[in-house]
Amino acid sequence: METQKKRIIGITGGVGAGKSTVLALLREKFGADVFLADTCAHELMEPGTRGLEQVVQALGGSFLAPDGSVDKKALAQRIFHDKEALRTMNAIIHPLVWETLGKRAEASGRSLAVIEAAVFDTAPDGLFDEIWYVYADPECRIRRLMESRGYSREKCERIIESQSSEEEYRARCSRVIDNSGSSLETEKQLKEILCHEIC
Ligand SMILES: CC(C)(COP(=O)(O)OP(=O)(O)OC[C@H]1O[C@@H](n2cnc3c(N)ncnc32)[C@H](O)[C@@H]1O)[C@@H](O)C(=O)NCCC(=O)NCCS
Ligand SMILES: Nc1ncnc2c1ncn2[C@@H]1O[C@H](COP(=O)(O)OP(=O)(O)OP(=O)(O)O)[C@@H](O)[C@H]1O
Repeated sequence: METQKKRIIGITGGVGAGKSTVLALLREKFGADVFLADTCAHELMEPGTRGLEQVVQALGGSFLAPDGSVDKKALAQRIFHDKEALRTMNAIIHPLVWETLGKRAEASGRSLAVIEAAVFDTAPDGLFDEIWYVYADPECRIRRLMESRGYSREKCERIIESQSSEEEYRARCSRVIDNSGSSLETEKQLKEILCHEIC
């Protein structure tokens, strides 16, 4: 029996665009093995790691909790208000994230491995077969985030402002998944791609 070629797909998009929703569909309906860059970045910034030591050397320790772990709220406050700090942290942590997740995806026993990340600028060429951009129009994202996570409009706008622009995402990605409609409509797009376009 012919074994299916392994595909590694990157998934990205702005805050609240629906990346987690798309990942859940890929896992549940299409059998994908899913890896999260943010979770991996947290592992690489646990107390005592070289990653955290380097980030603290570069940015200071204002976002550390008394026990030495990262206080996520304080880190978000820092990096989403200061683009230079965000770039510095990304430049330290992201290469380690790609190395770690690249190995995990290659080792996956599934034919479809999906890596979700906020940014792919630092990703090495050749790691991904394709990178997909999950899109939903900004007002739809803000409404969903306010309703589901209790974010304020100001918080949504500040995070959106700190992230890549629509044009940058589209330029980096080979496909767009439009998640402005129902999740069923999103699932249909995934099915079309996975069952008819790149099978
Ligand atoms: C900043 C943190 C504490 C915010 O956590 P919080 O739970 O409040 O929000 P959440 O994780 O949902 O992030 C909000 C939005 O910001 C995006 N985001 C997170 N980190 C980054 C980053 N380094 N660069 C750009 N966007 C980012 C997320 O994708 C999401 O769209 C957390 O995201 C974090 O620890 N980020 C640093 C690690 C990292 O680089 N992760 C992304 C790997 S690609
Ligand atoms: N097609 C959809 N229809 C209705 N609600 C949706 C749809 N897609 C996502 N949502 C809701 O919008 C919110 C944001 O979606 P989701 O968490 O998937 O975004 P995300 O891109 O993963 O966010 P983040 O960037 O913060 O990680 C969630 O509450 C989710 O349930």
